[in-house]
Amino acid sequence: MDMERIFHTPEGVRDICQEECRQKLLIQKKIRRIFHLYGFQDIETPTFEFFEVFSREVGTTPSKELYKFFDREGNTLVLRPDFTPSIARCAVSCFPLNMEPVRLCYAGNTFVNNSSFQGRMKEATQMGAERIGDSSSDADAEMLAMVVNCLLETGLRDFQISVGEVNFFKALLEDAKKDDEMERKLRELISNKNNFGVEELIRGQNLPKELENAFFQLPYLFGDAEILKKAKKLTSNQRAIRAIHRLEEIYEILKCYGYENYVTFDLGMLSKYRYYTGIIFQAYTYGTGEPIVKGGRYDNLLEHFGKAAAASGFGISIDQLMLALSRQNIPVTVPEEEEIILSYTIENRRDAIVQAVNLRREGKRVILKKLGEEGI
Ligand SMILES: N[C@@H](Cc1c[nH]c[nH+]1)C(=O)O
Repeated sequence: MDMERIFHTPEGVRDICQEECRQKLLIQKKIRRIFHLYGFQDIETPTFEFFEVFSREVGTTPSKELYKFFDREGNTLVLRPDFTPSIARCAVSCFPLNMEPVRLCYAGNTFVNNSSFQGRMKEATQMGAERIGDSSSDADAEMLAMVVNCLLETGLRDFQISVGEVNFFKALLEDAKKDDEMERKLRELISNKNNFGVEELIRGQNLPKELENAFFQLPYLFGDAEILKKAKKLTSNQRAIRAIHRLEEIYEILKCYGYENYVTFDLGMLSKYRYYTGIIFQAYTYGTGEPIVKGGRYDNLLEHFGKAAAASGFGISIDQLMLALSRQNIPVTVPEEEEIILSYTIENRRDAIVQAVNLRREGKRVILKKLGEEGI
């Protein structure tokens, strides 16, 4: 046995204690309150599920990054890498989904077996909200407004949500009539912001001039709302234009919330999750290179679990958010709770315990201390 191991946690997981733990819980409490203010109800799903819930067709984390294990019956189980498929599965089995939209929110940990050299944690805390049965742009806009509201509530001020629409890229691809391999390559190049690579790949494809140019421009199509006008001029593809209109509409609705300045657009934004079918977004701030929020619309995912329903949602990475707050010196002030220390000896033990019981009943925090036994 390697005794050294008893003192450590494995790579990619860690302890959270003392002030950090109190602050983390306070942040979660604030966010949960905002979720509730928008009418979302809490839901809990299991930490592990059948492998099928996260299989390739679902379009979530790749299989090699899943923590897999077996139960006694020989089923393959997986520690959830992503809440969204679990919530989709649960929504289908627990809610009627044919009436009013269902608004669900959750908090918990996700587990991704990524390679450790990236320095990323393998266990991460997420709080998220999923809105099921609503395909409107009003729903998209309200989800974005909620993100802004949640982040402001934690004390963060300097952040941006970058919003894309997967149909823009998909429409161009459709026009190009290229195979999955080309899509895979392009996605990789665009995600890595390898603009020369994109140009090189596209040049070899003999595409019509308009389409070729649209692909060339794709990695540069990010910025404020002006970028949408520019994007619209690049293509005559109706699906691509509808995607832009959708973003314009969302932007108009966000103005009603007064939150439009927190939003920018990025039509080259792609996600490694393939379940997205409409807007996708990521929120960024100083102090962490990773997004603090990720989300989007996934109208085909629920069908995979047995009932078709439109849906959109997001997850806030609590760990990244905490890191950003701390690096930006934004105080997370946990209210001090008064603590009453009651010392006793064998002689007055009964009185002390009765007093502690009564004080706790009144909601006071009491530390009982037997004198002469402080040390271990
Ligand atoms: N589950 C996604 C975020 C999301 C929630 N709903 C839709 N998207 C993620 O972890 O990136």
